[in-house]
Amino acid sequence: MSESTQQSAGSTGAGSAGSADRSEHSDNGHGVPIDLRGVTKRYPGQRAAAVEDVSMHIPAGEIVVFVGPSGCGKTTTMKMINRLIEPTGGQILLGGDDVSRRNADELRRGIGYVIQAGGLFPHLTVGANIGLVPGLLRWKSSRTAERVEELLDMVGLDPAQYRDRYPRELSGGQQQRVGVARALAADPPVLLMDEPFGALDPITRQHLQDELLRIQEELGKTIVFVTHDFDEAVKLGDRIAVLAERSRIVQYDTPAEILANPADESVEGFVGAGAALKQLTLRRVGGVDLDEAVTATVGEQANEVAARTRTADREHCILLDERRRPVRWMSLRELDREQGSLAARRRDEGMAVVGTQATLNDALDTMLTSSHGVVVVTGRRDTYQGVIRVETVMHAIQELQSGNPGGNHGNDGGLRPPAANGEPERGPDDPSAAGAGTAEVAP
Ligand SMILES: Nc1ncnc2c1ncn2[C@@H]1O[C@H](COP(=O)(O)OP(=O)(O)OP(=O)(O)O)[C@@H](O)[C@H]1O
Repeated sequence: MSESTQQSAGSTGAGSAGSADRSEHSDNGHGVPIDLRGVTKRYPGQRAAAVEDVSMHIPAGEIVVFVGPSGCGKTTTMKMINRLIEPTGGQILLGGDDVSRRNADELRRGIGYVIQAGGLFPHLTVGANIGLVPGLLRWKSSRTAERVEELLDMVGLDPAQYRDRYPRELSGGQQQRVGVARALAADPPVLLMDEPFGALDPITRQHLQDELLRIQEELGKTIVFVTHDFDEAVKLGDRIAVLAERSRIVQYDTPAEILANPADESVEGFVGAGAALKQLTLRRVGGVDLDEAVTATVGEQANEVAARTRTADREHCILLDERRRPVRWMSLRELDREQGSLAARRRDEGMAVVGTQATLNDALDTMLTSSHGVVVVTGRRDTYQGVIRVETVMHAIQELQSGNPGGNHGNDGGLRPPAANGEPERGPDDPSAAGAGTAEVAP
């Protein structure tokens, strides 16, 4: 099989009916639309269909999340897209092409597939796992090696450190990152993700969700994502399909619309009692006005930084490394003790940090689990962007409760006047509020 064959997977351009948008972009790995037309699956020996007469358009470049009760047919519906399960009726088009007319192996090599726990081959190294599909596509080994590096970087794992490890030598979150890298290896236009983060702890899960959104911003794949977790659906989905028995579509809409106008009681059940609070999940950290904190860079004169911190009427500053990545909070007391220039220090692994893709809900969770009323916000390549204080989140909650969600604006009212409302770094939101000395304690 040639590389060009793979590149055309799911993409063969000019498709017929219903394939209008973006199918022509698939050569560069951008998403293609997926259309389900009256799709049915009846397992042998089962009286009821597992999936019955499902029709749905999944736009190119969007994340569509399937949620619904256990056994309703989410996985079956997803697996019919890459023909891991063959439909017994109906038609599935990928970029306008009927998948049933494609060679199934070739089709699957053009569709990234991520499952719970990564699904990595235990006897292959990380590099070999990621290079698997490029290998099958007969890429030159130098090109595959470059791609492995690039992808490890993209999912936040240092290639030199991780390439030659075996899956068992990785944490669950790292394995899942490798699973995502492997799915992206041949730059497929479509990714299918079946509860990929289901087995991870909440913090790791949040980080991987953020990574996925960041990667998606760059790559614009068409992603079908199955989850049991409605918050995850709201966070990740451009659209959510709420499914019932036999994959009947109860509602298929944007998260905001589903939260605001659930179609029926079953959707209300999914949305749950805290619908207003869940709207915090709709607001991204990158979409609110971040607060400022005093920052210092390794190598700066400690006394200058201390003076700057006092001028700003703060008690702490954030130490950044030479690439502007946050290292740790430093108190005035620590700054005063430091002689000369600020030395490089070990990163405080316990520091509360979220990415710009995180939601206000994530920021609140991070504050609650770290007991700090302020979280540091990082952007691309983990560089410092600003901070979010508990007041910002509280204000957003008040807005939601008063029925005025305010979108991505109006969230700084009463919060940002510099220190006018009482030195936000010294209150309960102080990162070292438990005692002035705690910032000095290694994690
Ligand atoms: N190989 C199979 N043979 C017979 N029935 C099956 C098979 N696989 C799934 N089913 C049935 O089809 C229905 C849909 O299963 P499916 O795994 O698609 O649901 P799901 O919504 O993904 O469930 P969950 O959320 O629990 O993973 C279920 O009733 C299941 O028991």
